[in-house]
Amino acid sequence: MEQEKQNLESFLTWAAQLGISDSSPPTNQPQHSPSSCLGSSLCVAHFPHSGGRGLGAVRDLRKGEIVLRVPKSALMTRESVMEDEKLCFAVSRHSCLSSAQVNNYRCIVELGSEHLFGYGFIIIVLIVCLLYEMGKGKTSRWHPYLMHLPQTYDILAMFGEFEKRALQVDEAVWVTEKAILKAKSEWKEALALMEDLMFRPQFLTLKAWVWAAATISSRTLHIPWDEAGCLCPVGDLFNYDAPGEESSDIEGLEHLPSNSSIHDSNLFNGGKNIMVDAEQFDSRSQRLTDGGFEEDVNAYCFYARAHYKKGDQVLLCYGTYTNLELLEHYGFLLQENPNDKVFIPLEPAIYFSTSWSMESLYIHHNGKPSFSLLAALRLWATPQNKRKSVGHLVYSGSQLSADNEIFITKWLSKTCATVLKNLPTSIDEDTLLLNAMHSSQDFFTFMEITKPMSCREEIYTFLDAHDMKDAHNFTGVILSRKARRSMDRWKLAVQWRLKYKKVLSDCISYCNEILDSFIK
Ligand SMILES: C[S@@+](CC[C@H](N)C(=O)[O-])C[C@H]1O[C@@H](n2cnc3c(N)ncnc32)[C@H](O)[C@@H]1O
Repeated sequence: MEQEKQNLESFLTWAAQLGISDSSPPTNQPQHSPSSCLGSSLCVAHFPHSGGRGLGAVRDLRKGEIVLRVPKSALMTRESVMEDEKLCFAVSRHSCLSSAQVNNYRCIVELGSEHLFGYGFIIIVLIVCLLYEMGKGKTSRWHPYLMHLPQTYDILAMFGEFEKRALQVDEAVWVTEKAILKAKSEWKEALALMEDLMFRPQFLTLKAWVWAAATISSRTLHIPWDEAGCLCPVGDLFNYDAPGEESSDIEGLEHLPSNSSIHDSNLFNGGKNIMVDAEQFDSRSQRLTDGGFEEDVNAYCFYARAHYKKGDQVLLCYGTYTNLELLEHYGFLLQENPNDKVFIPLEPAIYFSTSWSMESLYIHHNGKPSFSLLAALRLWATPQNKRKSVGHLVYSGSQLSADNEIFITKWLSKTCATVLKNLPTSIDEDTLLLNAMHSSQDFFTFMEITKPMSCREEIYTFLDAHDMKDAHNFTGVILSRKARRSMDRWKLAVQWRLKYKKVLSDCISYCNEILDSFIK
């Protein structure tokens, strides 16, 4: 504990020496032997229910005031790491190879997306840069920072077979499989480069790769000169806050055609795994920001996104994410996520009845169908020959007739009920299981509490996955590190599926209210 405190102190001193500062207004004069980069506005603190280690306010902070400044020279980017000649030379040799592969690939499938391909490669390079610096140990310029990176992550790519199955919902299982495959294929792609760089064996493993990829996924910030983003010492200690109602409510913006900028900017942020700042509305790009790199001061600047009282956790919005996306890129989810979405199976005829994109046809976190989903259903339930004449009503969000509304509401309710029925466990069972996970101090208690529960099969699969099935008496069983991590991820999976089910259940209640209103 004492050692940890000392490490943190030396990290904050190192950061101060690099010019990182939370003082406001910032002093242009470098301080003589500053002992910490924090203390004027922020401090490192522990917030067990919202992200663990994070940044707290040491005084009342006003919304919009600058709370942290990280000079460009302190950022860890591809550019700054590749000042190392050996690395730079090796990467340039391998990037030639990579672009040859891109060209071949494009000839075959006419992908026409050099940009995307290039993007994959630059992320791979940033991951290699991180592992390269890790391999340098104490001689790395960022050593004090690297020592403070988390040792493990819970992003989907780290889920094992058991935890993946525990998500239960096909969409989530598929996203997890994709994330695992992506990590494996990127690792294979990078192996030749890493071998060329003579990485020590422990940095060549898939485990090391997934750790580094998770670090990049969950901690990089957007910078204008490199799409791979940057690692930002101290700036990456802000935990996440979802964008508020004013920015997350895209109901009104859904009227935009599916190729409009709001969809692009959301996809852009989420798809690229970059912690993107949010809040101040940039009306031109419809993007939201509460911090960013500022050319005039040559530094990453962070602003308070709300008024904070002394002791409050100071949060940052990384972008707009559903719970599945948060799990995929950051390894956590929010109990109350205004941006969560649930997709239900829709007949192809529903997609074809409108020009709304598939991504816009979903159920909101509160159980209400999205504007586009309602509109698509209304049109789909209209005879083909009448659709053209009612198009303007549908696109303005109007109901078409009582019969049409009753039909689609019943359809929606039935579809949600069918999805819920086909899932292996119910809301009640998941709630009991989660409560047992939360309240058990040890594994024996967990096994005792869950004895009468119907989720025993799942518990036995967990035991099987960790070779514990024969341990009939769990007194004194201490879970291995691996089993404990698996349990943490299992908990995340159960939390996710429970949220998913609750949204469906809320949608059924919403439908019932609508149907009742027609009867009255
Ligand atoms: C940029 S880091 C923030 C600092 C991090 N807590 C640390 O100790 O280094 C992002 C990670 O913090 C955690 N995190 C951030 N916001 C969170 C939240 N609201 N709830 C739970 N975990 C959160 C997740 O593990 C995420 O991957």
